[in-house]
Amino acid sequence: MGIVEKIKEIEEEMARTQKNKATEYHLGTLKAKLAKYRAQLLEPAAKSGGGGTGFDVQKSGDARVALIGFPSVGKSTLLSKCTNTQSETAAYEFTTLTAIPGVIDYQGARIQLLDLPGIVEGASQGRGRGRQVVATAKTADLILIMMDATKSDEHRRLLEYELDAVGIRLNKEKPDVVFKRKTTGGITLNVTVRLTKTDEKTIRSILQSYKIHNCDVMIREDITTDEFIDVLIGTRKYMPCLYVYNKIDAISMEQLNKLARTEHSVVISCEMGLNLDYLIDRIWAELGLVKVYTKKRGVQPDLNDPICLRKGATVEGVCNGIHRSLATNFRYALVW
Ligand SMILES: Nc1nc2c(ncn2[C@@H]2O[C@H](COP(=O)(O)OP(=O)(O)OP(=O)(O)O)[C@@H](O)[C@H]2O)c(=O)[nH]1
Ligand SMILES: [K+]
Ligand SMILES: [Mg+2]
Repeated sequence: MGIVEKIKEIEEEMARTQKNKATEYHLGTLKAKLAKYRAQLLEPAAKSGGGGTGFDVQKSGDARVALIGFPSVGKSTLLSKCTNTQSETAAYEFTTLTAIPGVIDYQGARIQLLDLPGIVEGASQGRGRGRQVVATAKTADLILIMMDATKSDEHRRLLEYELDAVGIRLNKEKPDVVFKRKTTGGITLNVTVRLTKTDEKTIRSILQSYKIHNCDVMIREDITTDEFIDVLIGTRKYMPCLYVYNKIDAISMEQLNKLARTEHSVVISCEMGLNLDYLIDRIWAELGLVKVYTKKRGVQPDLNDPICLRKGATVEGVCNGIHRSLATNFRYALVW
């Protein structure tokens, strides 16, 4: 039996199993198994073929934003409208077959926008170019999940599932859990809060199924079993995401109102050029970049030429942004 079939079997068993106190332990073990198989599936050398590497596009600019969505939702139209790059657009599905980078110029900052092929259900298991698409998404600083506002919102759940399957956690913080492997001493489990969604027995059984017999675990948050497995696997990526609903020119005001009010969402029409500036403002805000200007003594700074850094950046980071030898010879900075 191949990995994909094994995964399917476990998922079916999980669906059959009622969720209650008595089955919590059993479900926990199934989840641990599932996570292991999924990890295998993503190994570049996985026998099922495909490989876990993304498209080979050079990162450039101050941040990378990836466009993920079903075919023909308007990803390429957005790229062509917001950047100087033209990506082929058409009414038929799978027009785009590779990654096409463009640059959004935002008040001197350069944001790389990546147009990607459309993905379909089963993408994470290698359908279409899905695996390559989601692997590329992992290299971004922000994900835009693009939706066709005229189509079912069910697509959103399917896309979330595909990203989740490759270890991308959207709009979530890393769980507050410290996990340290040791060579001896057994398992020390410290829980500083009351666990309502999992329990110590389940946690221990998961450690056992991963053959971890010596470690320190400190849990400081009311986590779920899944979140604990995420910590163990350690390769999870916690990424910000905006849900972009396109083609609002073709829906009613009532529908528009509803979509615009959902969390992390932006409504646009690429074709009519509606709300695109607002989308770029939101992208900027989600990326949490800060602009730093350098200035010579007695001269005004050049406000068209910022150095862009992540929020929380240090003076050392600024130095490294200018030249790699600057920090070593650095003496002091005046910061406004
Ligand atoms: N009504 C309407 N149609 C749009 C809008 N934006 C794009 N379209 C149309 O949607 C179709 C698909 O657009 P594309 O940009 O090729 O979509 P895509 O997501 O890149 O598609 P694939 O590359 O095939 O995955 C085209 O016929 C566009 O003209 C919009 O805002 N409103
Ligand atoms: K298309
Ligand atoms: Mg396209």
